[in-house]
Amino acid sequence: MTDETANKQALSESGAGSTILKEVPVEQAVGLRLAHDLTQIVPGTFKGRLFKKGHVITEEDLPRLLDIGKAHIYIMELGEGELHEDEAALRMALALQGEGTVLTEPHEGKVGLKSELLGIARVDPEYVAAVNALGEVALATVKTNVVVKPGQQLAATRAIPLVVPASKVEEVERLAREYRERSGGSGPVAVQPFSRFRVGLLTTGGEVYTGRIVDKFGPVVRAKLEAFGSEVAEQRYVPDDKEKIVEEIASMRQAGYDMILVTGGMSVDPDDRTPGAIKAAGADIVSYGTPMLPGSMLLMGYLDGVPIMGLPGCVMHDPYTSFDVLLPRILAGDRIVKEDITTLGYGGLHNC
Ligand SMILES: Nc1nc2c(c(=O)[nH]1)N[C@H]1C(S)=C(S)[C@@H](COP(=O)(O)OP(=O)(O)OC[C@H]3O[C@@H](n4cnc5c(N)ncnc54)[C@H](O)[C@@H]3O)O[C@H]1N2
Ligand code: MOO
Repeated sequence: MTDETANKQALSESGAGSTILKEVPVEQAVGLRLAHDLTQIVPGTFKGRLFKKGHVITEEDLPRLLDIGKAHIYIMELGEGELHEDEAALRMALALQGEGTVLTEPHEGKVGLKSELLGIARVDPEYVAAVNALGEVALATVKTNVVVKPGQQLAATRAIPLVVPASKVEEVERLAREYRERSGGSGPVAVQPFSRFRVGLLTTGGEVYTGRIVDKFGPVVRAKLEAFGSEVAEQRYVPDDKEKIVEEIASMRQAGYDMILVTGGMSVDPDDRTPGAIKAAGADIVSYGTPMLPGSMLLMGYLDGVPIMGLPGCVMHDPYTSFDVLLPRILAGDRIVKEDITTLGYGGLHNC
């Protein structure tokens, strides 16, 4: 066993790199500084950092190092134009960090971005792909437009080898600058808060109107809106009568609500009057029908710019439907267009 060897695998693939890693047997390492974090994994019990990069090894550390299989450790002399994994991960995270996020401490060559607030993740998929095409550096994110809570992780940067060329990190920074120029300043990974909407809820169905059955839509829609900080300002009930539904929609429009939701009567029965009534009320229909199950009978439209939706029966009982995809986007200020609907089909089958 050699005392001193440069381990090329641990170093950058692409750079001619002059970083030197000295491999030192642990028995001779007392008083030396670790070149990287050391991880311990005890399946089912613990995975985490046992020693931090820069830790000065003491006599007492030796049995613990041997316990995690470290007979040798690396001591590093960083070369020109090369970055240690932690610094690379931190610089990338700082470059791409957008509003509504906070960074975690560099840890084992990784930096996380967490949400500071309840909101919608805004991630540019093209930026993520461009970073990952560089090689040796990695960026993993949640999908754009998903709802994130305070403290929830939405992205992580990582250096793959222990040392990466500074030029790759500079490219990540350049791409982020370009993104910011295009998009008015915010970084490619951000969280946007929801606006507070006051919503008018119109519940159709003779069986509910006459009191034959108890309304189950109201509580569900109320809970979904309140989870995002919005509210049902008023709920009204109408029978399956197209003229009456049209009248109530017009009256709710007059009342100035930020959104109008009409429940029930969305499918193919003779008493299903809702889609026709929303159209007759003068709404521009973005789509009646979505390629997502459950939620395929949903209608999305705009009445004088105010979002109006027809909600099918499944919204009452299925926890995740096309309504749960579109609602957070609307509350974050997005105007839903046809393409937002047609792209729901891929990955859009959810236990229905
Ligand atoms: N032949 C077809 N049948 C159905 C289709 C289809 O494409 N072809 N689509 C199915 C899908 S998907 C759904 S979702 C439902 C859509 O239902 P609707 O929105 O038309 O709902 P209704 O017919 O008005 O009611 C269905 C069911 O739910 C009860 N309901 C309605 N509103 C309330 C309320 N506020 N509180 C409690 N219960 C309510 C209603 O009494 C019915 O029992 O259509 C499928 N069928
Ligand atoms: O609108 Mo229906 O979900 O597909 O149950």
